[in-house]
Amino acid sequence: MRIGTRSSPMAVAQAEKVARALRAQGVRTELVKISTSGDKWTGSLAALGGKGAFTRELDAMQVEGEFEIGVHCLKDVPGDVDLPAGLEIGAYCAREDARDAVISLNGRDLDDLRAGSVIGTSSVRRTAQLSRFWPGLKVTPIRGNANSRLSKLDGGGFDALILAVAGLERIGLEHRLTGVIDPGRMIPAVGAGVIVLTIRTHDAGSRELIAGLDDAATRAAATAERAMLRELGGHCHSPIAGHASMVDGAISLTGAVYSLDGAEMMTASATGADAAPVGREVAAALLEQGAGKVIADSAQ
Ligand SMILES: NCc1[nH]cc(CCC(=O)O)c1CC(=O)O
Repeated sequence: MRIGTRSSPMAVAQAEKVARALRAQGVRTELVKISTSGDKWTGSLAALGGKGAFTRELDAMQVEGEFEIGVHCLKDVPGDVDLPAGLEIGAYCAREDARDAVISLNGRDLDDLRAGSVIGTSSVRRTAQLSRFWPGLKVTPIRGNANSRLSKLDGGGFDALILAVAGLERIGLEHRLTGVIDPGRMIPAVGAGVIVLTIRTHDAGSRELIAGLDDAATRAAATAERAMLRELGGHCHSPIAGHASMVDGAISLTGAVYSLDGAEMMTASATGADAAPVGREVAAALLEQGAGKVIADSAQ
């Protein structure tokens, strides 16, 4: 089985984890590492064509038959662009920690950082949430993979970074974490902490081999979150958050939409037996509160 992955340390670490799980089932594996233009690009994501830039090239190579299994962070698989014809998500791996982490130089948590501290993040969601709930902090854009962002933090110019807890754990740098952010205030990104495996639609053999890596609760939560995102019509520059979990066998989702400066916020929650309808219900409630205009404004 050839496993296709981006070549950043985090991507390779998660692909190796998938490879180990498959080898434990007696499957022979080989990693195919690909540098996408998204990895090499140092400008803004929007200029590159949005989040899809990270996955599009990998997808094209998989369709061409360069590898059997693609490994992706679900968070980086855009909600507004479906997978290309011929590919599908064959497994949702059990969700890791979906929360955001703070990595500060002085060891403090977000609430304890002094006013004016410079926080590095380029995520529109994290920027809106920080501006709204920690207005004393100064948010500054930072690009590059997690390892290079940590080097930039150590090099000065920033007091702290916000990164995903799951991502830090994957690259073995969880000791850098100085706080885990309350997910009630910083609602995680849609798909956070979830790794998905893509397969070619007609590749029944691969589908069967990875079936054991699929986690039903994660699939349901991710389906609800992404149904919400799709219904909101969010683009890559909309500050949107969404997090679902299974509670007593039902799927429970909270979603939020923010203006870029965090001044406006809409939130809604729903619970139900079927994932996609729960996602659509939350989206409808957000749109009812005016989320459509806020999302459209954030595109400018
Ligand atoms: N945007 C990049 C990205 N995509 C997935 C993760 C982390 C792991 C995950 O949530 O699955 C990260 C890094 C980060 O946001 O800090």
